[in-house]
Amino acid sequence: MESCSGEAMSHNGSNIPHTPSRLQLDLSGAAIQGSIEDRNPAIVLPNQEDDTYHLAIDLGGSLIKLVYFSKQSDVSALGNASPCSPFSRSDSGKAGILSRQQARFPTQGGRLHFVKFETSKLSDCIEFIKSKGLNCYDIEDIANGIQSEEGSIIKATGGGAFKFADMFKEKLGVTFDKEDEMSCLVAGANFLLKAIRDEAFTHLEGHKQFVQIDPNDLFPYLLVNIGSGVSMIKVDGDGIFQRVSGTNVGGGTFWGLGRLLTKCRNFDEILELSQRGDNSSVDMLVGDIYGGLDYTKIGLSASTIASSFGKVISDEKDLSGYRREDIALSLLRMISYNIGQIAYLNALRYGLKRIFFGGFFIRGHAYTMDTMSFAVSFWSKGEAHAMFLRHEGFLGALGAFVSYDKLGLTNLTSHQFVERFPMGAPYAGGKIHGPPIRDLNEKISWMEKFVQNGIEITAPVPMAITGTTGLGGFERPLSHSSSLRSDSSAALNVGVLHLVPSLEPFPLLADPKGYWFGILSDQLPDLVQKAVASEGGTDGAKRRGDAFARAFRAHLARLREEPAAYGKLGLANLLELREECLREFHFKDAYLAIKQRENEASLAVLPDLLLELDNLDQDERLLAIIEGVLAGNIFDWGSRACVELYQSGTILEIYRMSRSKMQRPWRVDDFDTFKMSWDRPHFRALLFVDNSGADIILGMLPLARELLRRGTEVVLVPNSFPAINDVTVMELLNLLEEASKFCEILRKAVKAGGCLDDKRIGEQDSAANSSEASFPKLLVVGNGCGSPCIDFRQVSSELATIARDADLVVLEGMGRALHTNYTAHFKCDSLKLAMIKNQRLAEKLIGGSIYDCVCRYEPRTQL
Ligand SMILES: Nc1ncnc2c1ncn2[C@@H]1O[C@H](COP(=O)(O)OP(=O)(O)OP(=O)(O)O)[C@@H](O)[C@H]1O
Ligand SMILES: CC(C)(CO)[C@@H](O)C(=O)NCCC(=O)O
Ligand SMILES: [Mn+2]
Repeated sequence: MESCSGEAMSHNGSNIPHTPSRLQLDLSGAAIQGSIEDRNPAIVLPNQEDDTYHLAIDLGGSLIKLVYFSKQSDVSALGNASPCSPFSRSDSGKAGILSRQQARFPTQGGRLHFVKFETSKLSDCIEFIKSKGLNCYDIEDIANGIQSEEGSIIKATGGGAFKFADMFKEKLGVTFDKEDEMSCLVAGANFLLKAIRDEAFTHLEGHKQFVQIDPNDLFPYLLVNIGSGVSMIKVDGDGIFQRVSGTNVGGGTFWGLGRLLTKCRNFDEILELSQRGDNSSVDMLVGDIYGGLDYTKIGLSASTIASSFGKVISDEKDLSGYRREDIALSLLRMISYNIGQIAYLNALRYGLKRIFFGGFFIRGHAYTMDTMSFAVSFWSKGEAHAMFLRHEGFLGALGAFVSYDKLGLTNLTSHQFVERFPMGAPYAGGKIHGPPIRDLNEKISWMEKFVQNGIEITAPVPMAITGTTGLGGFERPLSHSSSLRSDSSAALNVGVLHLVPSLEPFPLLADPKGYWFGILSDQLPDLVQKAVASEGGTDGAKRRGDAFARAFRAHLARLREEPAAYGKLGLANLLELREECLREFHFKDAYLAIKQRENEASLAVLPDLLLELDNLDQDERLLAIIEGVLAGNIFDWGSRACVELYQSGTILEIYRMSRSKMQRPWRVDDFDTFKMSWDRPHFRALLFVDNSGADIILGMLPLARELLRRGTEVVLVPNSFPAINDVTVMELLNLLEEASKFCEILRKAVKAGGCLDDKRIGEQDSAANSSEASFPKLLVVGNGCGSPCIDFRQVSSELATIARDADLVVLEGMGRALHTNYTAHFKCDSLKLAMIKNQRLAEKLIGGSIYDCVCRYEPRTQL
């Protein structure tokens, strides 16, 4: 096999031991399937064992919940738009067949999907499982191209694991491996609270706030699962719990009684109805009993509900005499308040301060959560806290899922999960599947339909009511607000969890907080145009471009309405969301052509630039190099002003103009301090590079070369995946190959680093030249991201490993050094270099103006 990725190669080149992981792939006996000439031939891993943990199911009294795992990235990214059978080579996730791209990562990653069905529509659920092939996974058979006749063994919990066992055996050939419902609820909650960022939140008076849970300080807590019925579980640790109470007045009661009384046909309809309700026409208030007065002696105001539905007894009316809206609201309040109160009593009974509410009764509904929070807070006098979970209804299914022993999921931590919100999420992310239109599989190919028919996505309305829902549910919610989210957007609240075991926190980050949140600039039309062109401008590409634009706009609209809809989203995540969205619509690299053009132009002048630099004395040279980095950083397709500038001249003209304006002092200018530190050469420098073209070639490569010349080992850290015009690992390796042809320092260093085949870097110098053995290495290590910013909470494990011995970090460019990380401190020396190409940011961050430069040096933070 030809040498593979930059990551893998640099990793070998520097002999870094690989971070141990429980999710190792067995690569022995790996073989390419199909033609070796294929661009991405599939690789069969015959010795990869136990791929059997991909589906777990919770069959409740009202709803069936599925959690399933897929390993193949582009298939699930499409929400399985691929019409082919799950066993074809292109959908290799379940077969242990990996594309070369994936085989690079020595650990297994994949995605967790969440889907639910009404238990009364069991047949839809069965069809779904069948259509995805989730019932057949026998590894041997699949490797041999046979779909297993014998079904698999699937983890199942909930009452239906007993009730429907025979039916699943008969219809799908699967056998249930039953897991206890309560222990699954607990395992699911513990998993979410430990591994998923921004999972838990409080909801008081319409205000949602995420709660940072310290995984080491999680227990004890009370888990209240509100399904059809309600279970209350005291949780003291992993697997240590006791069901201390329960109530049969639960979600089933609300929905059952609600249906009878309001004639609503689906659950969300009754929630929506309640938004317009006024409970005082149904409920008997203290004021009704006390002639409009408060009962102050026991602390009850006249508007407090004395008796739910109590007013009905004194009216002569029958059901038709009441507004359905009022009944819906009164009922919702009655059930929610009651559960909140019982939960509080049990928390009190065991001295528990934290109560987590789960189960699909909650449905992320603001009024429900406010009412329960109020009950807890009112009765405990603020001592106990009600918290809710984003994956509310999936606790049991997740618990069953993590109970697959081989999975080792329980040991994962939050930085190993990246939550994405693909546009397929409305189908994959928790939406109820109604009766199939024609066949269910077609319905699930949501993406295809979306692309072909251009189905409109309406911007969803937020569910959280801004302001207040009144005294914790004693009063009616603001009636003017039609603020129940549409089902599809509610589903967007639960994304697809990408499991990336190879992600770790960047070890040099001294303060992991302090992230700067920003708004995505609207460059959509231009981006779409480029993306379409990058795919040949065909009709298909145009349709996809259109669909992408609509999809991304829907995401933005959702976030504008409720910035915390997807958990706390930093700018890095937001920009990555855009790139992910592009990839989801199969735009591999929208800026490829632009990047290639700029690379060629810049490579052509690199020899002259290096000569010019070499003729300067050492002091002048360092300044010229830093100037070059700042000047090169003007090439940024993420900046509107720069894109306009590009219309006015060639790349080199702009670069020269930019250089000539490099008047010191720069707006932030620590150059002199940096220069002083230059006396003592660093051992290893990490250079987080930004854009392709002049930026990397005329800016960062000369800096790398200067460091190498002084004996410093240099690790160039580009993106692992494309983002705007940022340079990627593969591109950078190609650039180094070219640059090595005329620069001896780079060639020797590249050779010492072993990132490129010797053949690729020319053989003017024979390998016998022994001085190269001790030459400082130049390595390329992907950062694990595909965003123009960098979120140091999650970088590739290769980077994390190599970073441990680094003593200099250089962050280059607006995204990495300013938008994110401007205030981040490091355990080693750090240099942040950027040209500001945005007036607003310039004013806000450094009190300057557009095209100002930042050279911020900070010696290591002493901890
Ligand atoms: N689309 C829906 N259809 C039916 N019920 C819904 C829907 N959305 C939310 N619910 C509410 O969620 C409840 C079911 O929640 P959940 O799925 O957590 O429980 P379950 O597992 O089915 O029940 P149990 O655990 O008691 O067996 C319903 O009783 C209803 O109140
Ligand atoms: C029976 C279960 C556990 C099924 O999920 C649930 O519906 C429940 O907890 N019901 C409440 C039963 C009670 O404790 O009164
Ligand atoms: Mn349940």
